[in-house]
Amino acid sequence: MTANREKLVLVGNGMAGVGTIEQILKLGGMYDITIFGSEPHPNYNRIMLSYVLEGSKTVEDIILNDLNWYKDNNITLHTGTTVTRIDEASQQIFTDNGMAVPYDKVIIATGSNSFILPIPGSDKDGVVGFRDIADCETMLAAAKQYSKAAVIGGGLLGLEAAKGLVNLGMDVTVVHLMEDLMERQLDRNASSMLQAELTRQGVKFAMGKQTVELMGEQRVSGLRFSDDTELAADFVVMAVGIKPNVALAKDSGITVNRGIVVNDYLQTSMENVYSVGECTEHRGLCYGLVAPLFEQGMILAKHLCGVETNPYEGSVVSTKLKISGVDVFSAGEFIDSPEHTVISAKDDWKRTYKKILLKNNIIVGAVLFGDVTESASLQKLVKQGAEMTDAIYAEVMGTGCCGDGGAKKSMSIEAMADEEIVCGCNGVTKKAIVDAVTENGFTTVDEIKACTGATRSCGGCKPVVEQILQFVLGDSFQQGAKQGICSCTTLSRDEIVAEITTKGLRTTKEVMNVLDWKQAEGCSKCRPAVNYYLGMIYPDTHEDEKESRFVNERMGANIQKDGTFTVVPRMYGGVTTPEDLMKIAAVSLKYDVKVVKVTGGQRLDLIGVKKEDVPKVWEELDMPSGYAYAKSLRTVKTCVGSQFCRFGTQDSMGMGALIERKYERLDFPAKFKIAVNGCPRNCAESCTKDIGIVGNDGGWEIFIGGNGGIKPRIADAFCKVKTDEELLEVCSAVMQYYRETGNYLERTSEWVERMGLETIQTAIMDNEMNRKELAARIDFALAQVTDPWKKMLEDDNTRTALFEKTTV
Ligand SMILES: Cc1cc2nc3c(=O)[nH]c(=O)nc-3n(C[C@H](O)[C@H](O)[C@H](O)COP(=O)(O)OP(=O)(O)OC[C@H]3O[C@@H](n4cnc5c(N)ncnc54)[C@H](O)[C@@H]3O)c2cc1C
Ligand SMILES: NC(=O)c1ccc[n+]([C@@H]2O[C@H](COP(=O)([O-])OP(=O)(O)OC[C@H]3O[C@@H](n4cnc5c(N)ncnc54)[C@H](O)[C@@H]3O)[C@@H](O)[C@H]2O)c1
Ligand code: SF4
Ligand code: FES
Repeated sequence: MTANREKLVLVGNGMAGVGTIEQILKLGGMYDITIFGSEPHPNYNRIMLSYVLEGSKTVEDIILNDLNWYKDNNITLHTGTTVTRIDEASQQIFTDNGMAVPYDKVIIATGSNSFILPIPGSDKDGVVGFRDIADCETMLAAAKQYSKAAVIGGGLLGLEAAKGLVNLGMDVTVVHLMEDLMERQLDRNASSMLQAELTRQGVKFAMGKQTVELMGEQRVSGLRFSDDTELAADFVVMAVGIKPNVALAKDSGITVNRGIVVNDYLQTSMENVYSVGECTEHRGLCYGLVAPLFEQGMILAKHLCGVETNPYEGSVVSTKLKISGVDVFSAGEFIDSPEHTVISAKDDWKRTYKKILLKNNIIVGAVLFGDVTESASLQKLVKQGAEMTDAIYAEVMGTGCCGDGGAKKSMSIEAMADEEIVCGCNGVTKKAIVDAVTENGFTTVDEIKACTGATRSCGGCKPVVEQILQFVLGDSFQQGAKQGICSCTTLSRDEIVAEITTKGLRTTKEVMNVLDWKQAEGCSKCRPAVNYYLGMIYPDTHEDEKESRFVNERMGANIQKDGTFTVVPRMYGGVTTPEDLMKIAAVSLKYDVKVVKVTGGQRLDLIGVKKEDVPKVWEELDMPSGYAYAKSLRTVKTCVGSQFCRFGTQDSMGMGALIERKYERLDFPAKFKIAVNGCPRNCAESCTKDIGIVGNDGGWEIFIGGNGGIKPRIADAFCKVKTDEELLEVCSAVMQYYRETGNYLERTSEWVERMGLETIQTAIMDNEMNRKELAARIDFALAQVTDPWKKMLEDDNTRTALFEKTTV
């Protein structure tokens, strides 16, 4: 503690409170700061819990300030400690574990609690809210053990929770009181488009249903509705809104209404005690989104640091749903009435919808579905209460302006106050971004993201961050700064593919030569990539350039750290025979294989084969290569399925083997894994595969873009099909579309994120002709592939050159 400094106590270690402290530190506030938080964690980004649930982030990833941050800023932190009372007379706070801490100033930022419906059974096991890391962990664990979830509430939280649980493999029904989803943010058109999209993604809905009871013994087993119908569920998430956490204020005698009542400088009824965040009620309103909380925090920080500030006059809120492939945006007013002038455009083919509401020609609200590129502009215009003009109309309705849209955007950035928050999720102001650019010489959004945090959560602010970059850098700003596939070229993947096709280029040398490569021979990054693109474009004539391949692909086996190799024979669908096992055993003994390992993909790895023995091992095994080294189909993992399993409704082993035989050996941009399951119990773990297939309702459900590696991603529900033929056609089309549009080395998990699930669905599911053409193209490419080991064993020269002479 530093003598003479005032003692500032923050109660609540969440985003609003710590955001305020960060501002105080930036303003050089001279306080001894102590923070209390009931949760056992340092300050984290609550909004990213939706990503933790869906599996794209870990708890570690969402920590905003780790323990070192508190130390570095001389802040005393008490986690797992709840403040129970503020005593005005003695100017002390008291905690649940018996501490008494003196204060000069207190900030209450206790946030909200999940609202749990007061109905019989809501205290049963298996009923949770979705508010904090503990809830998220409960949900992740439940998804492993239970299969049928109900999410009560079709608001932002409920829908994000439902999609997360679907991604985790649960059968999820959203139970909503009203007839329209997100009725507090969307009008009927946008709502119904949203419901249709989420249905496509695997979420089920029970609309207009009021839950009156949660049934079951100790654990919940189902819901009963007011119309006497029932829904079975062994896990229930309540997402029916939040309740400001006013317990501490109330018990301390501070005026509370729905929230803790404050004036325009965030002062409560008790002297020296302030309140920010969701627990706060300002001019009769409590907010449930982060942007207003940061705005409040900024004003309170200035007030506490003696810096002149405008009063807080309330916030205009905007929302964006954080579900990949579902773009929805809403700001300000959204339901039209006779007093509004309505501008709207609905496109049922592209599945987009745009509505802007004017009152006396002032823009007072907007709703977007499908295409949210104008969300940042509209958010700003609603906030500013801007008047609609021809130029703004052309800009936001995309009707082709006079060509000076960029200039207009610059003007609106210039007009923006320095302290205006650009990134609501992370409380980043325009000034912070401008400073990051001018002080550090940054030129890309990614650099700004790393430095300031802007764009790192929902991504809704990216267009404004780009506009600020453009505004500061002027002519030197290059939108989406053009980057080549490596330092040898400035051409992107798409440009190279287009040039190869239009100019009829046939070899990597020719590509590099004609397209002015900086290094004539290319590098280890571009050579294999160009070789792949050529093979993809000319499957029948391209001569694979072995020298452009990575070492494992050249050798047809995986090199290990001791210089020996791993050999993986193909076992279609993970099924083998006693005869093959005997062969594997005999070869392993003969060639002194160090370890025989069962892989995660249900294959046998023969680890530790000497280089010179590799061809002999293949020869004696006389089994096809499992391609464990290649950028192609690795394994098709299967469950037992209907041949033997009593739950199985589909023959997963048969289908898995068929798929593996059909698609083996073909080159892909990156390795490719598939799983086939006989029923939704999903024993072969479809959710982490490039294509996951699940037998369901007498047909098949297809998931794409899953990954279990360094950057895990749960696969997205892609479509349902009825027959085996349809299944193969869709799989063919997805694989070929990925082959044709994927960047070399880009896994489908990244490809789906980059392309957007909806784009892929539209290209394949909504366009039958395209789907059939893609399937025909992959069949043509498959007809060209041969077994490289057979070839190698018959070719003495290559065999000697690779396994007897060269060093790798
Ligand atoms: C899953 C999820 C997704 C969300 N997504 C978005 C989004 O995309 N965009 C958006 O704008 N908003 C989103 N929100 C809302 C946003 O997270 C909240 O508005 C914001 O976190 C509120 O911040 P806060 O600091 O006021 O409260 P909180 O984050 O709730 O922090 C309050 C903290 O105080 C602690 N506390 C309470 N009482 C005491 C006490 N007496 N003593 C000590 N500690 C105490 C609590 O344990 C808690 O840790 C989301 C919320 C959730 C749950
Ligand atoms: N992307 C985002 O911005 C985001 C994401 C998650 C959470 N949040 C915030 O977290 C908070 C909590 O979210 P929320 O969705 O729970 O709150 P909410 O108040 O926005 O939505 C609750 C929904 O539950 C419905 N509902 C109420 N009672 C019901 C009942 N008995 N049965 C069925 N449905 C019922 C309501 O009609 C409403 O649509 C909100 O402040 C929200 O803004 C924001
Ligand atoms: S996924 Fe279904 S069919 Fe396959 S093994 Fe598991 S329970 Fe049986
Ligand atoms: S507004 Fe969500 S990341 Fe910036």
